[in-house]
Amino acid sequence: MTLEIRSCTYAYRPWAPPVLRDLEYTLPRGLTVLLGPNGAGKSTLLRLAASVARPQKGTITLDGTPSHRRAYRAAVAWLPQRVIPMTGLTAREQVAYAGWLKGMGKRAAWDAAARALARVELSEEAETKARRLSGGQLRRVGVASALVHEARVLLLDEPTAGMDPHQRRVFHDTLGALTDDVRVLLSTHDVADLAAAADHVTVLRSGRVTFSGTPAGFLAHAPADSAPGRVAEAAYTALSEGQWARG
Ligand SMILES: Nc1ncnc2c1ncn2[C@@H]1O[C@H](COP(=O)(O)OP(=O)(O)OP(=O)(O)O)[C@@H](O)[C@H]1O
Repeated sequence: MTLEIRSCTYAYRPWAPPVLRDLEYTLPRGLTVLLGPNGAGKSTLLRLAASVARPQKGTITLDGTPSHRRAYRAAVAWLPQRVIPMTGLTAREQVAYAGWLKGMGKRAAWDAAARALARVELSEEAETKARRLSGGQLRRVGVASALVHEARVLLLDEPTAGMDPHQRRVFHDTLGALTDDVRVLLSTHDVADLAAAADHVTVLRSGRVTFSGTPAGFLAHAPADSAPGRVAEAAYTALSEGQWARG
């Protein structure tokens, strides 16, 4: 299974400069961590790959199926940067609704929602109204919504933002338990935490991919005199602010 972004250009307004310009990217196998400074275009890239926005130019395909097709949308799951609690719905109803939107039957979505909430340790809050949940709990409802229909590609926008350390561990375990054929693209600012656990690291700056490779290749960009324990951060700084900066 291959998610390919070919020569994609995207601007939020016709008169605004493109956030992504002629982007070429193939999502690698396993877990890819997407790094980059604020405004680099990470959320935009995830929104395009999730088919919630369409590029003005270029193509996005999954095994050749274009991103505007129903089959493409059914195969990918997206966790937005901001999870909106749906008025009147409980946590379980919100997750089940996400499954239904992806084409699951009502009964299957309802059952899958309970399992997805259990994976993020929210079973006890399943019947709580989503708008009464804390920020971190709502984030976990978002993760459950992304997991509910067993997508083949997970696009996760800062999934651990606002989670406490225990919940971050639960989340990482959940990712670790995914089957090998699921590809995950996960944006984060948590450089040290995730760069080491990932199969791949991609760094975006000003809408351009400045690095895409293994964690070892990523860490090799850190200056030799980097303080132990800060190597990932130093590598990130070199790749996002250093010689790659667009003039
Ligand atoms: N809805 C929008 N309308 C207009 N411009 C937008 C919109 N969303 C994002 N942008 C602009 O697009 C650029 C890329 O934003 P994006 O959110 O993709 O970056 P990011 O790498 O995810 O940043 P962050 O790390 O802060 O979440 C920024 O310049 C931002 O101001």
